[in-house]
Amino acid sequence: MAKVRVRQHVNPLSHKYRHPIAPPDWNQVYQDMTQPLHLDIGCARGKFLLQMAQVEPEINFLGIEIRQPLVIEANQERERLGLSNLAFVFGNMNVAPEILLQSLPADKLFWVSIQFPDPWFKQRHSKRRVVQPELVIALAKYMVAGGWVFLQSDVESIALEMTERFQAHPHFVRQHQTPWLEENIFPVPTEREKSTYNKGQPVYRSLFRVR
Ligand SMILES: C[S@@+](CC[C@H](N)C(=O)[O-])C[C@H]1O[C@@H](n2cnc3c(N)ncnc32)[C@H](O)[C@@H]1O
Repeated sequence: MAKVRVRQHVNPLSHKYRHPIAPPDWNQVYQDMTQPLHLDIGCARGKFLLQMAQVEPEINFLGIEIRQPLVIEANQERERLGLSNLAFVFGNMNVAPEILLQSLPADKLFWVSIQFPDPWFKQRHSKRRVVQPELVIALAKYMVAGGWVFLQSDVESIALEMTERFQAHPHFVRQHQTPWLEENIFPVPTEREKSTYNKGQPVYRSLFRVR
């Protein structure tokens, strides 16, 4: 399939993206709504989830991505592969995330991954970063006790900020004493993770359990 050319970044604070995510009818999306759910925030072309959905067919997967052409492409690939445990939805996870989260099959949200989010290095752009305190609060409300949050980045300051924001919430318990988790907990690396390793650069990871 021809690769869609898209902008590398979009500004999540721009007017165009200031709408809550429109949840689809989940009954039309997932074949088995009773399966536990893994939400991947900022899934880009969805390569990670397209593989995970095949490796773990007893889990439902949901990718959220703000760049719409990538979502269209990922959903075409999902259809081509006939995966009924996977969905990609366009939208900005920082606008009223509870609208999407409360629409999900109840008590099923076991995993949330946020992997290599856009760093938006400048301090004046820090509000564009995806892990905002409001998102952490919304996830705490809708995630299942015993669930997992997995974070990774190639930028240590961003990994630290994400980690501190989850750690500040009493629902999330960090699972390691070392500053960073050595290994990815999932059997599939993301595109960004692979390119970071190929460049010989470190990856900073954190893992939280939901209380
Ligand atoms: C650097 S890419 C990493 C993609 C993938 N997770 C990986 O590890 O290869 C970060 C992705 O997050 C998306 N993103 C950034 N802010 C977002 C937001 N507020 N809501 C949804 N997606 C967002 C970007 O468009 C981009 O595709």
